[in-house]
This record gives sequence, C-alpha cells and structure tokens, in this order.
Amino acid sequence: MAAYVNRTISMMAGDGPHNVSMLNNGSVRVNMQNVDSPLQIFVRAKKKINDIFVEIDDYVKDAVTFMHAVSGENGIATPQDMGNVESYVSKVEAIREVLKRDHMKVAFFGRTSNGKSTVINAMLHDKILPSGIGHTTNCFLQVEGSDTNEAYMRTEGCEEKLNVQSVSQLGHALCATRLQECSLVHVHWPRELCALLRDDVVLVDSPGVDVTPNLDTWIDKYCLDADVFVLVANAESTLMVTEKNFFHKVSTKISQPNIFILNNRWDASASEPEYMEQVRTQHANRCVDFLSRELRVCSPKEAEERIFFISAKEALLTRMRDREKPVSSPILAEGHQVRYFEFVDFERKFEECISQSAVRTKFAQHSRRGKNIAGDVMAALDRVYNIATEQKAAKVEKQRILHEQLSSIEEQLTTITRQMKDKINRMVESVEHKVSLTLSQEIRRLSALVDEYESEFRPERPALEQYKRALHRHVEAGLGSRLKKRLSSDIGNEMDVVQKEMAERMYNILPTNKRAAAANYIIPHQQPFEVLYRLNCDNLCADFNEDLSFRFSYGITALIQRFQGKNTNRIALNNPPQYTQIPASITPVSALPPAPRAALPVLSAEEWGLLSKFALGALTSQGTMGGLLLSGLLLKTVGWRVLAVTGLAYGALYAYERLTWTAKAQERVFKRQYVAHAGKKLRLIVDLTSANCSHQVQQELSTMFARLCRLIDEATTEMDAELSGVRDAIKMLDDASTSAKKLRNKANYLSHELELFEEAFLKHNN
Ligand SMILES: Nc1nc2c(ncn2[C@@H]2O[C@H](COP(=O)(O)OP(=O)(O)OP(=O)(O)O)[C@@H](O)[C@H]2O)c(=O)[nH]1
Repeated sequence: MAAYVNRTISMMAGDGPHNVSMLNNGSVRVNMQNVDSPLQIFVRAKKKINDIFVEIDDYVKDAVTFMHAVSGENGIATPQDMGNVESYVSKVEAIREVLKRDHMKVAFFGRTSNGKSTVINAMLHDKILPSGIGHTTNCFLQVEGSDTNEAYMRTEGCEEKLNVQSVSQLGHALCATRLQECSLVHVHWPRELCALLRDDVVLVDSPGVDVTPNLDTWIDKYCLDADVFVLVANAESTLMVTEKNFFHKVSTKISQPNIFILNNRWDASASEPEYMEQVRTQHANRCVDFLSRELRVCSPKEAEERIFFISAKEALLTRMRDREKPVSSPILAEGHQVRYFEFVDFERKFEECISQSAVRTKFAQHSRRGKNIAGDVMAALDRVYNIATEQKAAKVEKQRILHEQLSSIEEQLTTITRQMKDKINRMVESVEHKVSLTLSQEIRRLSALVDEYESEFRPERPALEQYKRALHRHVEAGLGSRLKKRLSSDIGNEMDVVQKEMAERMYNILPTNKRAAAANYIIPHQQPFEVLYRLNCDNLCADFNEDLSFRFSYGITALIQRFQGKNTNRIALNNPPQYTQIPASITPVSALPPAPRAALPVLSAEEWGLLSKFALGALTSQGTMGGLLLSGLLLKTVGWRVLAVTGLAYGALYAYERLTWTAKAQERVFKRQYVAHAGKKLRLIVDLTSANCSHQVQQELSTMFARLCRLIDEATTEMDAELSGVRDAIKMLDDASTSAKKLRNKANYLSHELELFEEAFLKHNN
C-alpha cells in the first residue's frame, strides 16, 4: 500500500498540475494555486481570444467609420457593404459579452445521497453546499466565482444578494421555503478561496436523478452548455438504471459528452479489504462498458481514464483539516491517502478535460466567427479598395486629359490671338482705304447729286435759306445711301468671313463637351453690318455764302479775275494743300467752265500783253488818263471802225447776258458754288470718316474676339475647377485606398492572430 501511495505521489508530482506533499502526520497537501494547472489553458485561451476580439471590435468600428467616410452619394462603398460592416459592430459586441460570460461548466448527476454535494465541496475545499443523509439537494445549485470577492447567493430571476449561509436552508429539501426542483440558485464564492472558481470553473449540483420525472427539462436547461458531466455513483452498489437512463438521454442531445464516473464512498471498501480489488474491477468493467459500449462516448481505454474510486467525504475532511476548519469526524479509514490521491488524480484529469473541451467547444466557435467577420469586412474593404483604385485610375486619366486640353487651348489661343490680331489689322487698313476711296469717288460725283435736287429756287434770302437746308438734307441722304450701298454689304461680307473664321477657330479649340453650351454664343451677329458715319451738311457748310450778284462774263473785272484765277490756279497746283491725302485723281471738280474765246479779236501775244498791262494799269489807276491812253492806243492799233463794231458786239453780249440772268441761271450758279464748297469741305473729312469706319470695324471684330475669348476663359475656368475637383477626388481616392489597404492588412493580421490562437489552443487539443 505504501509503495502504491509513493508511486502515486511521484507520478502526480512529476506530471500533474498540483504540487503534492506528504505531511508529518501522514496526510497529504496539494497546492491548488499552481499556475501550471490545465485550467490555465482555458484561462489563457480566454484572455487571448478576448484580446483578439477587443482588436476585432476596434477594427470593425474603424472600418465602419471608414465606410461612412467613403459612402453616400458618389461614394465608393455600396450601401450593402456599409450595412454589412455596420451589422458586425453589434455582432462583435455580442460575442464579447458571451466571451465575458464564457466559463467551464461541470454538472454533477447521480442518485440521491451518492455524495454529489460532498464531491463539489471537496473540490471547493470547503463545505459550501448542503449535504446529509436522505434527499438533501432540492434544486440546481450553481457555484461560481464572485466578481466582488464576497460570498453571496441569488435565486433564479432575482437580483437580490442573499446571505450565502442560507444555502443550507434554501437548497435543502427539508427547508420550509422549498424551491422548484428545476429552479436554479447561484452561489457566488470568493475566487481567491478556490483555484477552480478563480479559473472560471462553474460547478452545478443537482437533485438526485431518481427523484424526478423531468429529466428532459433538466437536460435542456442545464446540460446543453456543460463541458463535463460527472456521474457520482455509489461504490457500495452498482450503476443503477435511473443513472444510466439519464446519461442515455444526455448522449442523445449532446454529441460525445465528456463523462467522468466517480465511484464514491469507496472508503466503505476499507471494511472489506479482501474483496476490494474484485469489487473495484467489477465496477470498473461495468463503467467502462457503460461509457464505451452503451453510450459510445469514448473508447474503452479512454473510459478507463474516466473512472475513479474515491471518498469525497474523506477528501473534504482532509482539505477542511488543511484549512484548519472544524470537522465533525476526524478519524479516517485505512487507505484514505490512496483514495485521496485518486481524488486528486480525478481532479487533474477533469481539469485537463474540461479545459480542453471548453476551449474547443466555446472558443473554436468564436475563433471561426472572428475569422468570418474579419474575412467579410476584409472582402468589403477589398471591394472599396478595388473601386477606389479603379476610380483613381480613371480620375488620373481624366486629369491628364484635362491638363492636355488646357495646355492645348492655351497654345492654340495664343496662336489664334496673334493671327486674328493681324487679320483685324489688315481688315481695318482695308476698310480705311475702301471708305476713303469710296467717299472720294462720291465727292467727285457730288455735282450730279446736287443737280438731281429739284426744287423751286428763289433768290430771296428766306427762300434761299430754306432751299439751302433742303439741299443739305438731299446731299446727306444721297451721300449716305450711296455709301451704305457701296460699303455696308461689302465690308459686312468681309467682316462676316472674318467673324466666321474667328468663331470657328475658337469653337474648335473648345473641348467637345463644352461646344454645345458655347455654340449659342459663337453664332455671329445676325444684323447686317452698317457703316456708321455722320455727315452733317448744316455744320459742314455753315460758312457757305453764295454769291448771286450779276457779273458780265466779259466785263473788265471778270476778265481780270479770270486772268488772276489762272495764275492762282497755277500757284495752287504748284503748292497742293497739306491737310488732305486724297489722291491726285480726286482733285476738286472745277466750279466754272472755261470762258469762250472765239468772240475776241485776234491779237498777237505781245499786243495782248501790252493791252492787258494797259487795261490793268487803267483800271487799277482808276484814272481818266488811263482810259484815254487805252482808247488812244486801241484807235491807233485797230482803227475806229473795228473799234465801233467791237463796241456794238460787246454791248449786245452784255445785253444778252443781262436779259438771261434769270432764277434758273442763278440756281445753276448757286449749285456750282455749293458743289465747290461742299466738295472742299467733304474732302476734309474723308480721312476722319474712313478712320471712324475702320475703328468701327475694329471695335466690332475686337468685341467679337473678346466675347469669344471670354467664352474660352469661362470654359477653361470651368475646366480648371473640374481639374481641381479631379485632384481632390484623386486625393480622396488615394486616402481611401490607403486606408482600405491598411484596414485590409489589419484584417489579415487578425485572421493570422486567430490562426495562431487555433494553432496554440485548438489544433493540439483534439
Ligand atoms: N462514508 C461516506 N459517506 C459519504 C461520502 N460522501 C458523502 N457521504 C455522505 O453521504 C450523505 C449524502 O451526501 P450528499 O453529498 O448530501 O449526497 P447528495 O448526492 O448530494 O444527496 P442529495 O443532495 O440528496 O442528492 C452525507 O451524509 C455525506 O456525509 C463518502 O465518500 N463516504
């Protein structure tokens, strides 16, 4: 026996989770605070997966924030992806809540008085649950660690904390206030007092399976989430049908339940040591058979590892004594150390089993869900990343095109501006020349225009003034309409050509999508071009003073004037006026026709010269002596008869002219004088008028060009704004794809973490 004890001690000290030591009085102490306890697998796994889920929580929240930022109108996250990712926030929170509550649960079943409560108390190192002879436990009692490290209890559905001492009454079948057998009482016990509770093991005591017909309800309510079942049997008898029946039911509802069988009250064998081994073998075989063949929850070899022969009462007693707590019966039967070691062995195997099972059943599922969440979020982020990358590529291309278009527009605009400037300048010069030429030509035919005017002419002053004004209007209208006729359509056509070319070229440099809007503005004006000039004959001829006094054509004064006029003309031709640039062809039309010469006597040049000098001298001296000298000279030269005939003819000519000096003749003279005067004045404004017209053309073309430039400017401003928008979009997409990539990488990291978790806690755990 001593050898068996020593072997057991050395085996447990070497492999087991607890430090085991033999005390002087022969009792054994096991240090339950060993950090290498198999339960630590669950504890570490729980902490690890909790940490991972904290990260998953942060990750999902970050992903939601990101998705919000990139969703909405023109967003790159679809509402579906957004909704999916958002839904994971609550899912992860729910998993974290479950994780917080996740624990290892062991449920104890067996017939009444087999010692279930005593086993639990022994495992907890204290007498916490009521135990005693007869039917004691009347409801389910769940012992779990207290978060506040205080001992208290709660009944099902009630938050009130009750004194833990009352568990003896409340959970006791003999108690006055009896609870339903299916109801649950939570007993919270300070974690620091028990390693099992500290490591999140929850122990559930039950009423005897032989005292209830509600086994199915029990199973549904308390067994489905249990990691380990302990069947507490009575070693003094064999397994009963009620016990077996219960576990048959359990195994139909739970696949491969972990079942331990404790043959309790093995201390009774001490009274009959000769049959001890036989009974043990018999019980063990039946239990192995039950687990492996009947329930098929494990192999026979595994079943052997799940069957123990213990005395819970002795184990509890030993542990109470270790804690120096008062015990009722301090005497232990022969072989109690062996039974105690077997109890400790049970605990070790139970801890290994429950830890591995709980990690597998609870955390494998969480890990799987965590991976799915990370994978789903990553897929959504992948889609966002892909959309962002695609859109970014499109925007970069758009940016390139806009850049090219803007540079091309700028380049072409510079060329067109230069060319159009030249064209406008050429056109302006051409118009100036054309207007100048046309106006000069019209001035030359002014006499015809004036002759066309017909109205009653009366030499009296008021009538004459009225005639003059009417003639002004006639000349203005006539000249105006002639110029319009000759210039407007001509210049207008030329301008249309230039404007059309200008518009077309400007239109063509616009990008195609801007042309439609610009087309309306580019259509050249529909009004025909009209040369604008102002001929105001009232002002122009304000200084015109007609001379309608009768003058004999061959009077001495007229002859002298004609003679002087010839000289003056010669002088004028030698010194042309400086203020006009009218070509030589546009010389003023002569106002007076040349005087008739046929009636004059034929004289030699010297005689005419002498005669003239005398006549001139006579007239200018105004003296009688002059006249006498002239008469004497004539008498001496031509003789008196010739002189008489000439005198008669001269007189007749005078009489004729005097008689024909009518209003008609006066009108002719008036018109001649008017033509001469108006022509002279009009010639003075030729340059000004042509400059005005060319300026008008220049204005018209420049305005049109400026309008087109403005249009281009508007288009390029729009394009600049568009370019800026594209740049912003590229930046946004860049940021989005970078963030999506980072978050995607984090999903990879989390999946990797879960892989590591599975590698560490699940894969070698099967
Ligand atoms: N001799 C001996 N008595 C034990 C042992 N275990 C428990 N008992 C006694 O058996 C009686 C019943 O023990 P309980 O722990 O109350 O049994 P139970 O299975 O919880 O009973 P119910 O609560 O009624 O279902 C008590 O008086 C215990 O002291 C043991 O190993 N040896």
